[in-house]
Amino acid sequence: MNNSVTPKFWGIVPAAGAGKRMGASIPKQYLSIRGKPVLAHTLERLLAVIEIEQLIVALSPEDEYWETLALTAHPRIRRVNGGKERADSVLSALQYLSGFATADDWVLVHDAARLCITVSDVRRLIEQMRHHPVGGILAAPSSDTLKEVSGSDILATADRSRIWRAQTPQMFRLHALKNALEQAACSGMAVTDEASALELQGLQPAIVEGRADNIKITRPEDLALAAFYLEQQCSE
Ligand SMILES: Nc1ccn([C@@H]2O[C@H](COP(=O)(O)OP(=O)(O)OP(=O)(O)O)[C@@H](O)[C@H]2O)c(=O)n1
Ligand SMILES: C[C@](O)(CO)[C@H](O)COP(=O)(O)O
Repeated sequence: MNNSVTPKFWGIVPAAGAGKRMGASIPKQYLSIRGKPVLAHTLERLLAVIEIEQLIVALSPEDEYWETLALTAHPRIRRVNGGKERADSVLSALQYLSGFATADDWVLVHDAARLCITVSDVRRLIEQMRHHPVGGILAAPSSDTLKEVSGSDILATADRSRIWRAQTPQMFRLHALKNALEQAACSGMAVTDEASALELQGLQPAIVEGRADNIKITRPEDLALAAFYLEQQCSE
């Protein structure tokens, strides 16, 4: 008898941030770009990845905008309360998933604020990582020369072939990721992405090159850039 179970793929979308750097009157994930809220763009793109069973969206307990989205009752979307930091929101979604998913299932964590993610990039990440012992992330190489500085003084020029910009999705096994984030929280280590938590365990996540247009909207100037990329992608 074969007892092995084929791992499933789940999505987690941290969307509980306040968007302080954006400085808008509403959280940035609800700002409208090309006639639709940022979060709606992101969820539609992830829903188009048929390998993903369900999307768990982590929202602020004070969220007043979620119910205005057209997708709230979608059968592949569930919501949970997020936490104070991004890592707390991801952990909350992982705790929910642990109630029914398998420890070895894969989880793809994707920022609500990265609305230009393409289905082909998510699929490539899945295909390249599904047999990897740790998992990995989409990342983009730097197109600039990178300086290490102290105040306004340049200390060194970094070897940019060794420095990549972390994107999302970040894809790891459910149990390993939950364990890594819980341990990072216990030891008071602030982690800004999932890979960092795995790295703290001495593990080596992989990178898969992602498209440069998978930007995270963070500051006001990113809104026009995201609108431009969405338009470009429509004509691809
Ligand atoms: N407590 C938090 C903080 C952030 N996020 C989510 O994590 C993603 C990436 O975070 P970031 O760009 O830093 O978003 P904000 O925290 O909203 O931005 P800021 O730091 O400017 O307030 C976003 O989709 C954001 O909604 C979250 O789910 N829970
Ligand atoms: C996960 C992430 O998007 C990778 O680039 C990022 O680290 C999240 O937020 P940040 O606080 O703006 O770094």
